[in-house]
Amino acid sequence: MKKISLLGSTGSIGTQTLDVIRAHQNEFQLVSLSFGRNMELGLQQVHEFKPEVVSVLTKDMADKLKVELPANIKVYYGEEGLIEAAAFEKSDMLINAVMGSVGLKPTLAAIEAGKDIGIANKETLVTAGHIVTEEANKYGVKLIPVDSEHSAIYQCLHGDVEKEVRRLILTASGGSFRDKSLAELEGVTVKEALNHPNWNMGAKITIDSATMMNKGLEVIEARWLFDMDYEQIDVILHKESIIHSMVEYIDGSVLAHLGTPDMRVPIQYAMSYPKRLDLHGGEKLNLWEVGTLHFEDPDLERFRCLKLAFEAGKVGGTAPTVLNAANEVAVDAFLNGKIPFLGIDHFVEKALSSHSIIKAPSLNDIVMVDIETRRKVQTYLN
Ligand SMILES: NC(=O)C1=CN([C@@H]2O[C@H](COP(=O)(O)OP(=O)(O)OC[C@H]3O[C@@H](n4cnc5c(N)ncnc54)[C@H](OP(=O)(O)O)[C@@H]3O)[C@@H](O)[C@H]2O)C=CC1
Ligand SMILES: CC(=O)[C@@H](O)[C@H](O)COP(=O)(O)O
Ligand SMILES: [Mn+2]
Repeated sequence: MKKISLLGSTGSIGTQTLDVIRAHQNEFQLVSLSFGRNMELGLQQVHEFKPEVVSVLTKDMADKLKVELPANIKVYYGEEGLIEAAAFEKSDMLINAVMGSVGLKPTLAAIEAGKDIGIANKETLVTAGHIVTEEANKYGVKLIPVDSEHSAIYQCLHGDVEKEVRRLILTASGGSFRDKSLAELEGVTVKEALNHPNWNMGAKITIDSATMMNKGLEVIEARWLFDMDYEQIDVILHKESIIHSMVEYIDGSVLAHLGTPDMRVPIQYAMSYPKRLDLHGGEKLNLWEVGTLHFEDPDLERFRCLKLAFEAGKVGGTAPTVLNAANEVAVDAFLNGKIPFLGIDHFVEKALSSHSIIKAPSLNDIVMVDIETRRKVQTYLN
């Protein structure tokens, strides 16, 4: 029985992780969880799964929970709470499904406590990929991707990766505005942006998908997860989201992972690895019905966030930290009606161009740059 800690239990990945645990009660047991503000759902989850540790966003929420829950359930809050839930001594594996770079310190705490990590929280790898991967190597823990593209690559990689892999090809749906020109993006609404054609996901990643910053973050995520140079990572538009990504080998062979768009597949695989389990209620891929798959080169002037992410990744140091923090603030501002859709890449670019790069940043440098960037973008917004 694998004991699981889960950060972000009330979110899109979090709830699907619980679906997997519910469907495989002989394989997995939830021992700790954290959520943010969604008390109603969070409390329901605690009653159903009976974890020993629970963490919430604020002290007020924690105080309320302590009254409601039996005394044997430990309740924490804030960043310390995330760390307690992530590194809980009884767990074997952390599924990090929290949104944003707030996931960094809990991930490091779990690694130091010897837990394998199923990582959905890509912002952590973008902001501090060199530190997370170095720590995972040092403590001998597995960093298993949950992001669908990276799970696909993980499943297609074998042999002598350093010598035999030519490149990774990440597929991108193009998001909710994939068929619109740059000019047509003027005045698009939040509701339109949240209407992803293939995936039902949390709000932030759905907007990232529409700007294609999501693919940019995924390029940086792939660089760290698979230790590849940026020259070895390509992005291809594939509007059906049936091929989840590909690996090209030096003999020209291309291995791809295909399936219907269902995040329970990569979540479950990260948890059961190296075994595969039945996916209860999973839809079978019927290529005869799909008929045709489409592929296209992304236009980097149209998808400016993807270009900014490639550039920040190649510059390295604290550039990806700035890219990520500025994007988190700008997306939140768009979601709250404070800036237009096209303001997102504008503010990210502005933050990047005014930043003095720190070349090999420590954890402390990253935390400081993350805070400074958020503050700076807030002042632009004001
Ligand atoms: N959704 C998807 O299909 C995919 C998601 N990912 C990645 O997985 C991560 C999660 O995405 P998704 O599930 O869509 O996001 P959601 O917004 O649906 O869920 C986020 C979760 O994190 C919690 N949370 C948010 N902020 C904080 C905070 N400051 N402290 C503690 N908890 C917090 C939320 O709590 P609450 O709601 O209670 O406030 C919620 O449980 C992201 O990094 C995303 O990029 C990657 C691939 C696919
Ligand atoms: C499901 C998943 O992994 C998302 O990151 C998804 O890839 C978003 O789709 P696009 O970014 O390709 O639109
Ligand atoms: Mn993805």
